[in-house]
This record gives sequence, C-alpha cells and structure tokens, in this order.
Amino acid sequence: MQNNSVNPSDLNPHLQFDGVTGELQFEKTDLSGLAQTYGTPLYVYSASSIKEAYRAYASACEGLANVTICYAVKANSNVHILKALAQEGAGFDIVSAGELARVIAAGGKPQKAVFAGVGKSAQEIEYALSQGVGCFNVESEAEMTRIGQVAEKMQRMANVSLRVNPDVDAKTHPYISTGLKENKFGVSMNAAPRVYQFAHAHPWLNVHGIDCHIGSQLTDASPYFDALDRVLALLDQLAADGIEINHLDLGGGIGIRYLDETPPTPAEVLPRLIAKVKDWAQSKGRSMPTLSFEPGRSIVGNAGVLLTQVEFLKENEGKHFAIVDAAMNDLMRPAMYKAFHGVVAVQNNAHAQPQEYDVVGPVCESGDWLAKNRTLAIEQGDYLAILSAGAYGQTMASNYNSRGRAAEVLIENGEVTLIRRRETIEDQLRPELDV
Ligand SMILES: Cc1ncc(COP(=O)(O)O)c(C=O)c1O
Ligand SMILES: N[C@@H](CCCC[NH3+])C(=O)O
Repeated sequence: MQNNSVNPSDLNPHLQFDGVTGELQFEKTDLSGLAQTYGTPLYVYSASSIKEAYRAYASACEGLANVTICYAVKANSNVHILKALAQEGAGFDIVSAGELARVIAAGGKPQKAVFAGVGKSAQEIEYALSQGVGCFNVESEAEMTRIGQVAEKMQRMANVSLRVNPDVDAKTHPYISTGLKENKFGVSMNAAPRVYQFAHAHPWLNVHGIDCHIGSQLTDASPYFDALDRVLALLDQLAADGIEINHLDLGGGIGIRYLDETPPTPAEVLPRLIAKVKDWAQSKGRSMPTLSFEPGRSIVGNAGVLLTQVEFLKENEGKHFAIVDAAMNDLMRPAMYKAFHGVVAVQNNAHAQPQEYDVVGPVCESGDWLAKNRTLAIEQGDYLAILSAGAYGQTMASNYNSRGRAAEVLIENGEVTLIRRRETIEDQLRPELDV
C-alpha cells in the first residue's frame, strides 16, 4: 500500500467496499449506480454521518452546561443538509445574508443563528435584525459602530458578542489560521475593552458574549486551551471594569482525517473546555456562562464524497494523467491549499494495470488538479470517488470556465434524494441575458 492511499472506511464507517462485488458503497448504496443515475461530477452525502457527527457534539456537552452547537454553514450550505441539522436542534454560524436566508429556508431559527464575518454590510445587518438574528459576532470597532447605527435606525436591540483575536497559533495551514494577530479576524485583546465599553454604553446594543475562533482543521487541541485562558483573563479584566460577560462562543475548527491525521474528538475537547470555564466561574463566584461552539468541517467533511468519471488517460513523457470530469471549480481545496483528498476507484477494474497518476480536471489551469501521484488501476469511463469532500467542496465551487456546478444527492437509510440539480448552461446565462 502506498503511503498516500486511503481506506475509505478509516474516514467514515458508512463508506465501505462491498465484500462480494468490491464496489464502493455509502450507507450500503452502490456509488456507481448513483453516478449512472445522476451523472458526474456528483456530490454524495450521507445523512446518517452528518447526524452522528452532530450528535457527537451534542452528547459531549450533555449535562455539563447550557451549550448550543451552531453549525458553520459555510462548510456546506445545502438547504437540505441545514434542514437535517435544524431538526437535530442545531443553531447556525452564518457569515452573510445569503447564509441566513438558507437557514430560514431550511426551517432553522434565526434566533439560534450567530452572524460572524469581518465585513457585514448595512443591508446585511438590517436583514439579520429584521429576522431576529440571535447575535452578531462583531469583528471590529467600526463594525460595532455600524451595527449600533442600524439598530438605532430600526429601533431594535442588537445582541452583540465581540470576536477577539487571542494571537494563538492554531498550528494549521496558514490560509485557514484565523487567531493570529496577522490574520484579519477579530479584535485584539488590547482593543477589546474599549470596544466593549462602547457597546455597553450604546442604547441599542446589548452585550451578549465573547467569541473566539482560532482556525480550521486543528489536529491538536492545545491551542483551544491557550485561547480559552486568554479569553478568561479578558473576562476578568472586563468584570473589573463593570462589564460582566455571561456567554462564551468558543468557535469551531476541530479537524478531520483526510489521510492519517488523528484529530481530537468533540468528547476529548468539549468537556475539558467546559470544565475549565466551570472552574473559572466557581473561583470567581460567578454563575456558569452559557456556551456555544461553531463546528463546520467536523460535521460534514467526511460525510461527503465527490464522484467523477475518467474522461481520458494520457501520458506525457512518462508522466501519467487521469483526466476526470470534476475540476478545481468543483473542489477548490487542492488548488487553493495543496490540500490532500483520498481518491479511490469506485469499482474494481480487473483489466486495468495499477499506475501512478495525477488526477486532473478539464479546466485550463495547471493548478487544476485534484490529487497527485496516486496509484490507481483504472480505464477511461471508470468512476472515482474523491474522499472527504463534504466540507468546503460545493460551497467553494465556482463557474470558472463556464462549467455548471455539480449535482448533489443525500442518502438516508438507503433512500437517495437529489438535493441540488445539476446547474445548466441556461442557469449560468440567465443573469446576463435577463438584464
Ligand atoms: C467564525 C468561524 N466559525 C466557525 C468556523 C468553522 O470552522 P470549521 O469548519 O473548521 O469547524 C469558521 C471557519 O473556519 C469560522 O471562521
Ligand atoms: N475553506 C477552508 C476552511 C476555511 C474555514 C473558514 N474560516 C478549507 O477548505 O479548508
């Protein structure tokens, strides 16, 4: 076995090769059948996997504190997936008016949504307030001012938490680290008291809590505890200035296995974080704050695969390429972060010889690759599954090269539902022709 080959069931136990046919199945459903029925590229998600991942968070906190799990919509914003999570009781972490509209379309409660992001427009703030959004996670002094202005104009109280930047190294890819002072996110610990004072004094702002998210794809839990130490020290400082904060939003970021990573589980992280907050509250004679977490990737990442078909195999001077019908516009992560995604053939091809391939798309960019140096026994027409594609896959897709976005299906207990139809050329042309 090559060191970059991945056994799908190590990523998700619902993803298995059938013992008799050797076919890759998701929730016992043949993936080749889905590729034939719905075409490729096709995102396939397992509802059971999503629910189990959500429940791992919910049960890790059960009985320990008053905790809301706010699923980070940016990871996968399909309305049907949001609906499944809303039915589980999830709240939502949103970063745009569009994401809030999706939550509402899915039957989620705006009151359980927290609105983050460094550049909220006045229109977005107005829309969120009119829908009764739970809280704004505010990322700058200027934004706090703007939210105060919109709230005053609407004569509506806005709940605010300040997103602080604890300057902690999350030890992840530099593009997805968010809690260092060189990152654009949040307000520095030094500036935070001044911004809180402003909000505290404002008649239309209600200081609800504090928020801290240090990055994504964390495989080591220690940065969470370092960040929490800094947050608690700031809460002490604020209390001394007469501002008592009774809600902590500790962000998302727990990683998933793409290859051989061993990220901590919610059960390994959340109870320890909660215990730390509890100890702090007790030592200060304060009541236990309410808490929220904002996981995205760890809920959906390994609950999805991207199915693609081999268009051609080709060799250039000894270098072998598998040209497939999915591309960087469907799954941007390899091009953007050189991210690793496991790739496996969906069916066993007894005629094909194993060969090392770069798996590439049809887009006119050298950066359009999905995987490099993978040993695969495949022929033209075979289906491949790109693994761990449930998070930051379709949500980061584009129409580059005027390629339509892929279709998406959701499997639940053997039942397959089309949850997004394939985008047509007409869909792409309409906004330009309907003017
Ligand atoms: C503010 C905020 N919350 C939550 C998340 C979700 O992170 P993840 O998908 O790593 O759990 C992100 C993305 O990094 C984020 O920026
Ligand atoms: N898009 C990133 C994660 C960004 C998280 C949002 N702050 C990824 O694919 O890994």
